[in-house]
Amino acid sequence: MSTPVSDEATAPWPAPTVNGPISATVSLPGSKSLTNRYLVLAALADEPSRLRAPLRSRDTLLMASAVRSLGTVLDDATATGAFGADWLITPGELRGPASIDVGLAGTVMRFVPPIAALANGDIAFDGDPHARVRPMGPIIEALRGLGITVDDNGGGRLPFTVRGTGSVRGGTLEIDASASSQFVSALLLAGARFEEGLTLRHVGGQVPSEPHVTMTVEALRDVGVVIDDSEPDVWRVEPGRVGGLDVMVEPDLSNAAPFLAAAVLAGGQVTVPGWPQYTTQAGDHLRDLLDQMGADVSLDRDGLTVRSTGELYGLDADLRAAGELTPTIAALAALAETPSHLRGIAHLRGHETDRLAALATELNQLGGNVTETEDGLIIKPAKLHGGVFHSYADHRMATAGAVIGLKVAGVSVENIGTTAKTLPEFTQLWERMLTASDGPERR
Ligand SMILES: O=C(O)C1=C[C@@H](OP(=O)(O)O)[C@@H](O)[C@H](O)C1
Ligand SMILES: C=C(OP(=O)(O)O)C(=O)O
Repeated sequence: MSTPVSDEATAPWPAPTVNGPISATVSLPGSKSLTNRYLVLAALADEPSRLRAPLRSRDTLLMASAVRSLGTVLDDATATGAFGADWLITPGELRGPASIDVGLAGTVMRFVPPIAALANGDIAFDGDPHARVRPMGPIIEALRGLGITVDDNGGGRLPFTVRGTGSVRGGTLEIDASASSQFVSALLLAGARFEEGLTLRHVGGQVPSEPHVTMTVEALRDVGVVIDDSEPDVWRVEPGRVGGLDVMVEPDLSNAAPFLAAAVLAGGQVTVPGWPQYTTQAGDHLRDLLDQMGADVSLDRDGLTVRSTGELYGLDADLRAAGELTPTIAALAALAETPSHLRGIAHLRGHETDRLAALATELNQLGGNVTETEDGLIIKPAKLHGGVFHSYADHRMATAGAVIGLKVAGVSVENIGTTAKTLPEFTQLWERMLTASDGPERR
């Protein structure tokens, strides 16, 4: 695999180890996936929206900039709440020309081009070096199928320019979304604004991250869009108005993964308040996964609490639906007493980095016994030692390194700052969780 992307300006972050049980409550900021869907819908709406407790991180600030450059007004300085100011969003006529920096955000690079097709003018897209290798072809081809010109120099990837004409006819499209659920979400989010709406049919291997598609469908229904998802792999979006939103963003449950893993490794317990009783977030799969690995998991009015039972088992799990949890689960599996097989996650090769290769490389460099398969990882128990854990500019690789560092002395994480993609406060929350451990165990 390619050389890790390193942040030479910053020394690797010495990951703190933990020697005794912890007992902490960790309040997490809003969900990236929900914040960015709400921003897109607010830009497509015909009335203002209010987002309460939105996530402010690199991915969501890039989305905010993207919709602003297409004509949306976003006021960041109104009414304060527990997680800072609300976002008041007033949609405007979608317009170009504009240049959009997608960073390394899958949601920005996939969700914004269909909106750009509705704008009048040329909209140029580019992003981080690694963004240029993430799969984009199905979105570019879908826009062409809708009659929109996209200049990509034949590459099927970033950078490219969408030549918006101010309207999209819509109709029926077939796409292969086996590499990312975001291709489906992207087209559905804009579909009601197409003159004929959109009938989207997926053809190809299974669509990954199914909860994220459900999240898109439910968010669309929340703003009054009529969408039929009754037939597997087919979605029909009726043309029509997109209403405004006034919504509290749920905490980011995928970002809870390393903190809950810390409870399992350290002994003791971690509570994440505000964990919804019902959610479309893939992070909710943590409840089942951590239970399978031997933790005691309970959801009540205080939130989700994960308690260590002193055992940590490996697991055989299909993670296709919740692939973004893989780095944390793999880190736990590398420290478990029995082997693990993580399956159904070939699409992780198109994430922030090739996560299967990156996890195998980094865990093995610390003495692990990890083998890549075509669609996953086999992780066998091994005694790990210290060293530098490279992040490959991937926020979830960085937090996986922090998880390993809890139990393995001498681990440092290269480019911990990359956690800013979805959780700029990661190191502060992590250190606070570990110092809270001195207190008495909460019952
Ligand atoms: O729509 C979304 O918000 C997301 C969908 C998933 O993408 P893939 O289907 O590409 O895995 C997920 O992994 C990503 O973190 C967020
Ligand atoms: C895959 C992820 O992000 P993105 O939205 O950039 O695809 C992720 O956050 O794990």
